[in-house]
Amino acid sequence: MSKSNHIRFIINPTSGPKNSVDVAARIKLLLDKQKYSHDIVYTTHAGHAPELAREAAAKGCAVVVAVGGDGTVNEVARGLLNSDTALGILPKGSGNGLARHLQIPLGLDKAIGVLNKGQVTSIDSGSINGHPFFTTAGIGFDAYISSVFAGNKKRGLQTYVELVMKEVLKYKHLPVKASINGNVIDTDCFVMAFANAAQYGNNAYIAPMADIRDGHLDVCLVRRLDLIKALNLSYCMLTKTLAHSDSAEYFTTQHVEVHTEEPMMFHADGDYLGKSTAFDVQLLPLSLKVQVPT
Ligand SMILES: Nc1ncnc2c1ncn2[C@@H]1O[C@H](COP(=O)(O)OP(=O)(O)OP(=O)(O)O)[C@@H](O)[C@H]1O
Repeated sequence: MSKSNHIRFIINPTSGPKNSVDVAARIKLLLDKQKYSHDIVYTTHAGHAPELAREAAAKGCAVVVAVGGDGTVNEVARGLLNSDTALGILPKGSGNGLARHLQIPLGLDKAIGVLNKGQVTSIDSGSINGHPFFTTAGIGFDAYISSVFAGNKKRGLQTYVELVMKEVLKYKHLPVKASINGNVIDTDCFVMAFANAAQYGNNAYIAPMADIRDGHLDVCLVRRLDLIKALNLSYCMLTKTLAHSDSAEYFTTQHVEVHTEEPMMFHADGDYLGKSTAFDVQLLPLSLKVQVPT
């Protein structure tokens, strides 16, 4: 079979809940062998997947499938940026933001069915200080939560929600200077989220209007938070509605620069990346091919 019909599956053995499903066996059983040849490789460490994805793209693989959560999807997608090889997703994480945004089924067998249909589209990606992201990046509270969550042994939605509720009213806003579309905004910042996809994952919508193919980032700025605003924002995120302008402001743009006095935390696709006082956030239009449902 020619390379252009080849799929590489990259499995992160550490991602998602431990259950008894043998992913490799389901792939071997359900993947359309008339259409595709395939190989299955496993990551051995964090940062391994981009290497495995790049290697497959260089060999002319048609599709490289990330089997894992948004962290694994980010790593595989990074390795495929601006190549002819499409990303596929078999979601196995707790949030699955990109899979949900693209309406890829969360069930393994159905998601393999999407690969068998083979519909490919192109999506935008973003970068924050040179780190690619595909769903969201952010500075402030969401990055702080990513940093605490990363060190937490317990995973999953319940742990995440408990953490947000425990920390949300304790976290302090910081002053920032942001340049968006030629306007300089000097403001307090509780969180500034840069959304390529509409949601963080788990159907928590930070930017309900975000379209992943429109050549724009949706920026959501929360200047300060109190209990009432926190409740309003949570309600809006869970019901996929825009928050009142007292709670959050939204902008669309291709480029944002942010400068801060104190170092602020930042994340890309939920992975905590550290602290900085300067942020350069860019949108790269239609830079990634992805397999999606028909
Ligand atoms: N073999 C490995 N051993 C340890 N870490 C790995 C390995 N392979 C990948 N990783 C790292 O695991 C991180 C988390 O993976 P991923 O997000 O897919 O799973 P998850 O944390 O269970 O899902 P979610 O983020 O949805 O809760 C990735 O960012 C990646 O860097």
